[in-house]
Amino acid sequence: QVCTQVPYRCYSTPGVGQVQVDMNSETGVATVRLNRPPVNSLNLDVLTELGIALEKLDADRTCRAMVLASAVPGIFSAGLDILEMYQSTPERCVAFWRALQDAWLGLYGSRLVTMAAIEGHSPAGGCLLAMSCDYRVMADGKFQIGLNETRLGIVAPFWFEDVMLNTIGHRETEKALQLGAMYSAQQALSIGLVDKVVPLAEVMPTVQGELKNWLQIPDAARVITKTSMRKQVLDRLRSQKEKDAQFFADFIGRDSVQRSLGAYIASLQKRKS
Ligand SMILES: CC/C=C\C/C=C\C/C=C\C/C=C/C(=O)SCCNC(=O)CCNC(=O)[C@H](O)C(C)(C)COP(=O)(O)OP(=O)(O)OC[C@H]1O[C@@H](n2cnc3c(N)ncnc32)[C@H](O)[C@@H]1OP(=O)(O)O
Repeated sequence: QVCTQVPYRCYSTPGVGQVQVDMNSETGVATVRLNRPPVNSLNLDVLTELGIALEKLDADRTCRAMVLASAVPGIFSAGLDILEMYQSTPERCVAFWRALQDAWLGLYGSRLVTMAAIEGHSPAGGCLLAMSCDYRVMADGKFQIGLNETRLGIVAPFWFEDVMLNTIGHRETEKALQLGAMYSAQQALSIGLVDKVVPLAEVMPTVQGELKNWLQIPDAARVITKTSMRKQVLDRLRSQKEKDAQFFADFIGRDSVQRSLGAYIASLQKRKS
């Protein structure tokens, strides 16, 4: 049970919020759990909640680190909610994209130590969130991670690509993006997409152990270093947010893209029958 005792502080109502934040003010570590069953797909509401939660944590001077995790067993996040992109309106698409941009700018640009506890599948937008953290621990076994956009007939935006380039380098990114590759935890480890692979039950303890190393470093020096490493990629999006949102809405509205998304949704449903 979360948020029942001192020193925990909740920023969301347990059982209600789609983004649950538990802040341990003794350790300075917040745990942010995505909570949108069945698969934590990221719709406008979740992305808005996530963006606000990240902003609040960044402003909380007692907070030094954040663990990004899931409250839904077997899933980290299924990525963007495809239904936000299928048969939507241009206005909704723009609002949705702005919320994604803001949540991502908040996460990738966070002054906190950020760690992803990947205890389930993590395709596309889920992989983006994980890659945007400083460190990734993934559960061994059947779960997969990767930017699979091309398999949906869509294209990973330039800032998804930039984050992947910074994580696994040019050659692996080129293959991963063209193929829309999904990797097992062991494969992800071998290309540097995740930093550690452990049995499911050990993901959280491993993250907590790793955090101790990171929190030994004085914050100011670490933050200056992180900012210097990430500034170029952040500025590239910051300088063209509106153009990027408009481009997304135009691209996603194309008939050919809508047909591809419709076919992909049907294939997801067919898998179940
Ligand atoms: C030049 C470029 C310029 C601009 C850019 C333009 C375009 C690019 C835009 C955006 C980038 C996109 C990023 C994304 O994140 S797209 C989303 C990609 N995600 C996926 O492909 C994941 C699909 N899902 C799965 O593979 C499985 O669901 C999963 C392995 C995650 C879990 O499997 P499980 O067996 O546990 O669950 P299911 O039974 O499959 O699913 C339950 C339920 O949920 C629905 N579902 C799944 N994923 C999504 C999703 N991402 N969005 C919405 N709904 C989703 C699934 O259909 C089931 O629904 P139902 O049948 O009604 O129960």
